[in-house]
Amino acid sequence: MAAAEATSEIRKQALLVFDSEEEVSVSLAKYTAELSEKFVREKGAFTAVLSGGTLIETLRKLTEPPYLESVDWAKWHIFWVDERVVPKDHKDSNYKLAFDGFLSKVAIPSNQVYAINDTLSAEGAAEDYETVLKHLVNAGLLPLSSVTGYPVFDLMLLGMGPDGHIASLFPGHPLLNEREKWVTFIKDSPKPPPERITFTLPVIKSSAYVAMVVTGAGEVHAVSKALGSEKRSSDLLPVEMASLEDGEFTWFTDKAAVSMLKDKASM
Ligand SMILES: O=C(O)[C@H](O)[C@@H](O)[C@H](O)[C@H](O)COP(=O)(O)O
Repeated sequence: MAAAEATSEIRKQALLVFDSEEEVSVSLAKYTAELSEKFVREKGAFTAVLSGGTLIETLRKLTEPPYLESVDWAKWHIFWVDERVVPKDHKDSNYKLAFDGFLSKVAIPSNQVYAINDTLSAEGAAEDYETVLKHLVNAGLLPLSSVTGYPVFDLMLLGMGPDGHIASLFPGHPLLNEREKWVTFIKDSPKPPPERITFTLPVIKSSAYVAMVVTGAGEVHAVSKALGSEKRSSDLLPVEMASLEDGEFTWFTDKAAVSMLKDKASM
């Protein structure tokens, strides 16, 4: 992708900056609940994709009143943008993280929570997850994008690492070039544990909505590279490669996360 193209694509994104992580949590809950209401009204279901990391903690306001009662949890379908290849009760499992901090507190039917098959190898689990997605396309739950041909999820709730990685797509890694598969695997993740499965970039780019949730000072360099107005280098961070084909991408940040960003007005 040419640098100029990346600059114009990135400008389609919205940047929200809140005073604190607490305010991000409040706003993210409202945003997610409103999208749930919209999609349930329009098509009777809501497909939400989770990452691991601090995102789950920031989702906590969704599990409190008024959302605990007002959200139509029975219509939710939960997916993971990436998962570590470990048993579901392992401390490194993104499923366990989401279950303990979010899913155990809301009434989403368990057959609508699509965890990976933790009895399989990384290759097997990625293939199995893609097969599950294909069944859901055939069942009419997941539409295919008329623009890209990949499945369209209603909302991806994503975090970003200090190196600008999203999902398990790391800077400079060949997985960033995957165009055939919807779900793939990595066995040499620079962030432990090494074995993971992950949605591919084209699937992330086909989302209807992405909330990129970044709080605290840990990711300031990646935030300022992704959102700053300096001339973009050709080696884009994974987060910079994830601009949407036909959807709405919103950054939910706090002041600490954008503290190195000089001209926030350029967004
Ligand atoms: O499995 C994982 O490692 C996570 O899904 C990962 O992709 C996470 O979203 C980012 O690393 C951000 O993590 P933090 O929010 O903890 O910085």
